[in-house]
Amino acid sequence: MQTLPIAQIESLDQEGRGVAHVDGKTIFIDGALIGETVTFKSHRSKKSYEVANVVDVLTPSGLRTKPKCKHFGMCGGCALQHLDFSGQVAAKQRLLEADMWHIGRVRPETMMPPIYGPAWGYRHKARLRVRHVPKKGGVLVGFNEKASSYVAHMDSCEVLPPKISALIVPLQQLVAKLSVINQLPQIEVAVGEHATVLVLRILEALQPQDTPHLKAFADEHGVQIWTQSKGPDTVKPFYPLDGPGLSYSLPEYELTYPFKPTEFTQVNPHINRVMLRRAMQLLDPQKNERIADFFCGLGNFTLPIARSGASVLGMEGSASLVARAVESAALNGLAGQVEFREADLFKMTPELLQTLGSFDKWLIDPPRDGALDLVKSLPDAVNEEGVPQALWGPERIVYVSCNPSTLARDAGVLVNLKGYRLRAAGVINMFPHTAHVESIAWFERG
Ligand SMILES: C[S@@+](CC[C@H](N)C(=O)[O-])C[C@H]1O[C@@H](n2cnc3c(N)ncnc32)[C@H](O)[C@@H]1O
Ligand code: SF4
Repeated sequence: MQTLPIAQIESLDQEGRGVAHVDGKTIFIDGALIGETVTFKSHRSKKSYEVANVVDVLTPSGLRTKPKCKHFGMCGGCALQHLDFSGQVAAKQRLLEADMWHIGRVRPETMMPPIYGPAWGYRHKARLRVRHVPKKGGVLVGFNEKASSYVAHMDSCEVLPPKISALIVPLQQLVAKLSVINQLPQIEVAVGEHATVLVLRILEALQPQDTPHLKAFADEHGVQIWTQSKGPDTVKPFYPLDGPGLSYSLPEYELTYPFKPTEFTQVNPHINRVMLRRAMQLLDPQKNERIADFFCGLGNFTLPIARSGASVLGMEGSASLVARAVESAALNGLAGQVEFREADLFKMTPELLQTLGSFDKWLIDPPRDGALDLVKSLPDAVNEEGVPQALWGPERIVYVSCNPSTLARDAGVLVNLKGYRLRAAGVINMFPHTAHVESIAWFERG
C-alpha cells in the first residue's frame, strides 16, 4: 500500500485551507488546521503548488472542534466549522496582519480587538440555488457543494435563521409542485425586522395552477413571495401584494432603513450594529465637519454620521441604492444634512476628487475589489524629487473592507505614498464559519 505524504500546517489561506511546505512545494490542504500534522492526498498538482484533501490528522490542533452542521464538508457554504469559534477569529486576524505586511508593506500601530456577533443563525440574506435532480430524489434547494457547481443535497442550515432553515424542505416540496420546476434556478432570501421575502427567479411565466400552491406556502410560513423574471427592475411582489416592507433599524442612532429584497444590505444585522458603533468611535464625526461616505449603499454609515450633526456626501454606483438612501434620509429627518450622488468610484481621478470639495474625514466601504483609484487620487506626500508636497486630503480615513488583500494594497498606497499612518486595524467576524474576512482600519494623516 502506498504511504501518504505528511505535512505540518503553518497557516490558513483565504479559503480556510491549511498551508504547508513539502519538498519545496506549497501544499493547500482542505480540512487541516494550523499546528496540525496530517497526511494528505493531492487532487491538483502544479509545478510550485498542490491542492489536497486531508486524509488523517496525526496530531490534532487543540482548537479542532466537531462541526455543528451535518452538511459541513459537503456544502460549500462554510469552510471553518472544524475550528473553534475563537480560533477562527484568531486565524482571520493573522491573515489580515500577514496581508497588510506581504501585500501593503504596512503594519498597524495597534491591532483592535475583534468584533464578535452571534455564531449561528446570523445570515439574513442568502441566495439559495434550486435544481430538479430526479436521481437525487427530486428538487434540491441549497448552497453549492464544496468546490463544485452542483447544488448541495441539504435539508437544514445552521447559519441561516432557524425560521429560514426550516423552510428548506418545504421549499423543495413547493418547487416540485410548480409548472416551472425546471425553470426556477434560484430563491433569494431577505429577512427584515417585520417581513421575510423569498424572491423566486423564474425563467418562464408561472401558470394559473401555480398560484394556489404559492399562496398556501406564503400563508402557512408567514413569508412574502416575490418573483424576478429578468433584470433587477423585474423584481416584484407576487403574494401578498400588501405585505409590510423589509427594513432594519439602528436604535442607537434612531434610524430605520427600508430596503428591497435584492438590494445590498449587510448580511448580518447583529454585527452590523456593532460594526457601526466601532466605525463611529473611530471616525468621531463632529457637528461642523464635512465627511464623505464612499460606496455608501443605502446610507448604512451615512445616516449615523449625519446624526452626529456633520454634513455628509454619500457616493454610490447603484442608482437604486442612491434612491433608497435619499428616501431613508428623508424618512429619518436627515435630508438637510446629507447629499447622495451616483458615481462609478472605480473611475475616480485626482481632478474629479477635487471637484467634490474638501472633506475633514472619509469613510470607505468598497466591494471586494477595494478602492484603489480613490486612494490613488489623493496627492502624494512627496514629489518625484523627494520634496514634501502640500496635502489636501482628509485628516482621517476609516476603511471598512470585505477583502483583506485589497485593503492591504490600498493601505500600502495610503501609508507609503500618501502620508497617512495606519493607526489601527482589526477584524469583524461578519461571516462566522466561512473563510470570509471583514475588517476595519483607521488612518490618520501625517
Ligand atoms: C460593501 S457594500 C457597502 C454598502 C454600504 N456602505 C453598507 O454598509 O450597506 C459596497 C457598495 O459599493 C457599491 N459599488 C460597487 N462598485 C461600485 C463602483 N464602481 N462605484 C461606486 N459604488 C460601487 C455597491 O453597490 C455597494 O453598495
Ligand atoms: S452553509 Fe449552512 S448547510 Fe452549508 S455548511 Fe454552513 S451551516 Fe451547513
